[in-house]
Formats: sequence, structure tokens, C-alpha cells
Amino acid sequence: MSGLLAFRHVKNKGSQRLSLSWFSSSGFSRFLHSLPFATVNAEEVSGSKPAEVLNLVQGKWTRSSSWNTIPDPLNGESFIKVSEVDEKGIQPFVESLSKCPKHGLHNPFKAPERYLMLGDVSMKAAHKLSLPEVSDFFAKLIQRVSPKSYEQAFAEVYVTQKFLENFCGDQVRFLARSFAVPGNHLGQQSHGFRWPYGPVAIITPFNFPLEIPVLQLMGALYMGNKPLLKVDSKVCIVMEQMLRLLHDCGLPVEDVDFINSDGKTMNKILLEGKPRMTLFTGSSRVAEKLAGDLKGRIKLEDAGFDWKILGPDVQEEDYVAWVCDQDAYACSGQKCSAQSLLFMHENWSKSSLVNKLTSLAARRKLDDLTVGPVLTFTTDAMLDHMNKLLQIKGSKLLFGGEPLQNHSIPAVYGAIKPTAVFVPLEEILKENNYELVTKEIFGPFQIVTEYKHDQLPLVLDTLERMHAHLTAAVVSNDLLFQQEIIGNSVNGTTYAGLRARTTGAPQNHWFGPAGDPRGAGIGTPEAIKLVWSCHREIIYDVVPTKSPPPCRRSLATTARSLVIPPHTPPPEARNRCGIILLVVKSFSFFSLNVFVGSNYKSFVGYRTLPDQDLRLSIVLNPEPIFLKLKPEA
Ligand SMILES: NC(=O)c1ccc[n+]([C@@H]2O[C@H](COP(=O)([O-])OP(=O)(O)OC[C@H]3O[C@@H](n4cnc5c(N)ncnc54)[C@H](O)[C@@H]3O)[C@@H](O)[C@H]2O)c1
Repeated sequence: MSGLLAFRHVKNKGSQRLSLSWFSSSGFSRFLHSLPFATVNAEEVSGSKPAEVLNLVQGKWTRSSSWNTIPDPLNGESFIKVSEVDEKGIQPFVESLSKCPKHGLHNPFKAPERYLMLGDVSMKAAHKLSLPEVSDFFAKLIQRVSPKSYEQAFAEVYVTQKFLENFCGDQVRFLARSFAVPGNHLGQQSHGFRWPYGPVAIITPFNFPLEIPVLQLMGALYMGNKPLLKVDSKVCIVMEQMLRLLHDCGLPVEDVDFINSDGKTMNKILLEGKPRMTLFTGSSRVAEKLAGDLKGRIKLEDAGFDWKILGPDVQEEDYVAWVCDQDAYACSGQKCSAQSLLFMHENWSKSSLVNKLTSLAARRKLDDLTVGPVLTFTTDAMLDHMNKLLQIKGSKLLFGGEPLQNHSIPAVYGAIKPTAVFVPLEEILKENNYELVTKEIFGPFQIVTEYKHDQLPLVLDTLERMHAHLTAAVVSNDLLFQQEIIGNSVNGTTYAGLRARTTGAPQNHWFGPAGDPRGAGIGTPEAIKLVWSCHREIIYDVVPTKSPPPCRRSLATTARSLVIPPHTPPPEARNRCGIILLVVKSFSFFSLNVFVGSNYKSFVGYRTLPDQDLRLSIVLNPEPIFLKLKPEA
């Protein structure tokens, strides 16, 4: 997700923060012990001093009987112990979900002060994350568990901070803004409200340990839900620490449950606890399983096989090459938005783009984590995939294709050089090859292809056959070209123009797939409202239909005093609308009869509060008008 924007922010600040070694020697480490919320020191976590991650349920931090040890992705040492709940320990989490009613912890009619409380929590949390010692703590903790360059890790913290800033003060209640439409008759009006689901679940992957869980968690809370959060165990330490920060900022401890478990146990909780909505971010394989198990009560942010098309207008080669390198290889390609397939117009193939890409990729090194461990594919799995691709007619290795050297990354993880394989466009489209070429490899790996000017329909056909529609980029300032591609594709987050990219979506962009009714979004007010609330319509219809109900109590005195003698209004006001002011002393609901002479003229009902002024519009007549107030039951 995030990336380029915050990267520039760091650069603009003149930061020299490029390597872990710089970090260790920097003065930031002295702050770590003074962070009141933190229970770990990111720099000190190691095999000899492992950190512990707990669960949070019904307002209490708890340990389970079993511990999962997480290997340090850089050296294999068991450096984090995660207290994991197994299938026998799920009851407190199921109970906690069932304690939250369907109408949520708050809604526009219930506990509205919570909207303000959450605005306040967001403000304090945003401020905390803006403190250098706190952003540094989280950036570094992210680096320990999901190794990426400091810039990339910092980008996550920065985007999270900006997101929280966006929902300070009244902005949370504005998310629940309603609207009204006039009805068919007096007293009728329909109102549309954003309604919570109540108990909900959030499941997030390993690659953005802070940004994805915080943005989805806060969105769920803002709209009035009670979330159960599960983050991939490999990286859950980051969110555990963030929850402690949120509590420090005033978030009630009972508002969020946090569970560490394997996928199977979480699946069981979802089936037994029956959250009204589950937001799943992760692979398409698990997404499809859960969509079936949960009978559709789910929204998905699943796999990305993201493409970029370089249009006919070749310009700013250096910049375009730099963005291609960032899109494909930053975070070692472990972004759901990473560039997986690059279509080059023949004009670009004649340029120096591939040479530039080759040298940019070659600059990446393990030292500063600009390339690093791949957490869900082994080295062999990625190289096997590459070898299968290289058997396709006309395909060739452009660069990379080798394991990283001189490292201690454990064998359960992958470590390869940034890699690009060229596959001819006609071959991609062949039945036997299509699935192989468009398989998402969550690592520093991309496919490159070329198209001639008259082959654009083949490019569009390739896009049409894909099943994942997350991010895309149309790199061209040719408006007709842009229009052709955008009009014939569906990706949810699509960048268009010379500076187009596939990654880097900050908090001010909608980020999510399109073309799937289950598709979720993250980041913006629209994404929060779509994912975390449903529409509820309340139709007010308060006016009785025919005659006034029987009088329960005489109001003779009041009625008499309301007789309006003839000719009271000035002559010019006759036969027009006039205003009569009534002061209602004791009734909260009453009906009003209007008599013109001896004829019953009309009947209306009003709800008001005692001592409230009531203005009535009636037709003034030369004849006496009698107004009678009748109380309702
Ligand atoms: N669309 C997006 O916004 C987005 C963002 C980040 C990552 N991703 C995708 O995520 C994938 C990489 O992440 P991953 O390998 O961690 O994904 P994954 O699907 O293996 O795991 C994601 C989460 O689901 C949990 N899980 C696994 N099986 C489960 C089950 N049966 N029931 C409940 N929970 C279960 C895991 O423990 C983890 O917390 C890639 O495909 C990537 O494209 C998508």
C-alpha cells in the first residue's frame, strides 16, 4: 500500500535514515525505554531475550497454554513467543462477540458520545505517532518482523498517523452523517442512517503489520462495531504494541478483542462466534474459503496481480524506470499492490528502460533491507516458478533469477535477487500458459512483456481474463490512450498519467479491488462507510390519517382562548396564509381541530414539547376560526 509518498516525506526532511546500523547507533534508542505504553524494545528483541505477545479478551490481557515461537527473518533465532489460542481456548472470544448486540456499541440513536470519544482517541494516537521516538519505535519493530527498508517501514507509520489525523474531533461522527427525504404527506419523512453490524472480525496478513490492522480496526470502531482482531502471528507483536498505545490514548480496553491463533482456530471462532461481518485481507485461497464458510457475511481485500501499461509516449525514462523499480521490488515485492506484469509499448522497448531497470534492481541489497526475506515463498519455490516460465517459447530472464548470497535468512523463508522474466504477449494468452504467468508470486518477481501498436486488443484481453483487480497503472499522458485502457478494465485503484504507479496508496486514496461485490476498501471515509456500516432507513410517519382521536381531557379554557374573532387579521391577509402562535403548556402530543364557522375544516397532529412555541399556518377567513386542542393518549 503505502510507500512513495511517505518516502518523499522522509527524503524531504533530509533524513539519512538508510540502514539498520545507522539506527542502532542513532540517539533514538535512548527513547525506547521511556515509551510508557511499550512492553518491548524493538532493538533488543532476540533469541536470548525473546519478546512475548499476549491476547486481549473482554478487557484483559491473557496468556494461553501454548506458545508459537517466531524465527527472526534475518537469522532464524526464535526471537518472539506468541501466546496462541488453540481450538479449546476459543470460548472467551466467542462469548465476547456474543455480548455485543447487532446494533453495536453505538449508533446514531445510542451512545452518540462515543463518536466524539473515538475522535479524541484518534487525535491523541495521531499525535503520539508523530513523535519521532514513537514513529521510530514502530518503524523499527515493523522492520524486525516484516523486513523492509527504513523508508518503507516509516511510510507505514506515517500513513497510519495521517489516517488518524483525518478522523480527529467531529470527523468520526461525520462518518455517520444521515440524510432525509420529504415523504408523500404531512408528517412523513424518510431518513437514511449508517448502522453498525455489531460484533465483527478483522483478519489481516503479514506484510503491513501496522497500517492494515489500524486502518481497518479504527474504521470498524468509528462506525460502532466491536471488533475481534487477528493479525498474522509472524508480525502480531506490532499491533499488540499499538493496542497498548491506543489504550494509553483513551480507547476503552473492552472495545477490541485481540487474538493470536492459526488460521484453522480463527476459522472455528468465526463459525461459532458468528460475527455479523468479517473483513479479510490476505490470499484469494483463504478469502474464497471464508466467503463460503461465512455464507457471504464477509468483505475481501485479496490477492493482487497488478499490471502497468507503458503507453506509446516515451518520456522521462529515468523517472518511469525508478517508479517501476519501486513498484516491483520495494518491500521485496511483498505488497498486494506490487507490479506483477509490465506491458511495454514497442516504443519503450526501444528505449533504455530495461537497462535502467536492471541497474536500479542491482542496487538493492540486504544490508539496508531494500531487498530481503520473502515470508510466504521459499527460494526454491520462486526459482521453480521462474524455471517453468522460462520454458515458455520466446521467454527469457531479463535480470535476477538467483538466490541472495551471504545471508542467514532461515530456509523457511525465501531470498532471491530482484527478478524479471520476459514472456511474449501471444504466449501469455495461450490457454496452457495463462494461469502460470498470472500467478501471484509474493516476492521480488515480475513478468515483462511487449506489445506492438496494433496489439492493444491482446493487452486488453489479458486484463479481461484476470481474476484479481486490485491496482493498475497506465503510464501515458495520451488522453485517448488512457481512456481506452481505463474504459476497458476494472481495477479498483488505478493510476493514470506519466507518473502512474501501482503502489504507494496513501490514506487519502481509496484502496481496494473492484469488480467483485464482496470487494472491500481501506483508508478513506467512503471505504470506512462501505466496509463497516450498512444502510438503515427510518421512515417517520406521525400524522393520524382520518379524524382526531377521542378527547381524553377537556381543554375548554384553552380552546376558548384560542377563538380568533372575525376580522382580526388585516383585510389584505384574508384568504391567505396566516401564522398563529400557540404556546403549549402541558402536552407533548396533541391534535388540533380547525373549525371555520360551523364547518369542520381540517385536522392536523403535532408533536411538541411542553412550553415549546408552535407556529401554525392556516387559512384566515372572515368567519370566526375556532382552534381546539385535544390531548392524545
Ligand atoms: N488486497 C489487499 O489489500 C491486500 C493487502 C495485503 C496483502 N494481500 C494479499 O495477502 C496475501 C499475502 O498474505 P498472507 O500470505 O499472509 O495471506 P494468508 O491468506 O495466508 O493469511 C492472511 C491471514 O489469514 C489468516 N488465515 C489463514 N487461514 C485462515 C482461515 N482458514 N480462517 C481465518 N483466518 C485464516 C492468517 O493467519 C493471516 O492472519 C497476498 O495474496 C497479498 O496479495 C492483499
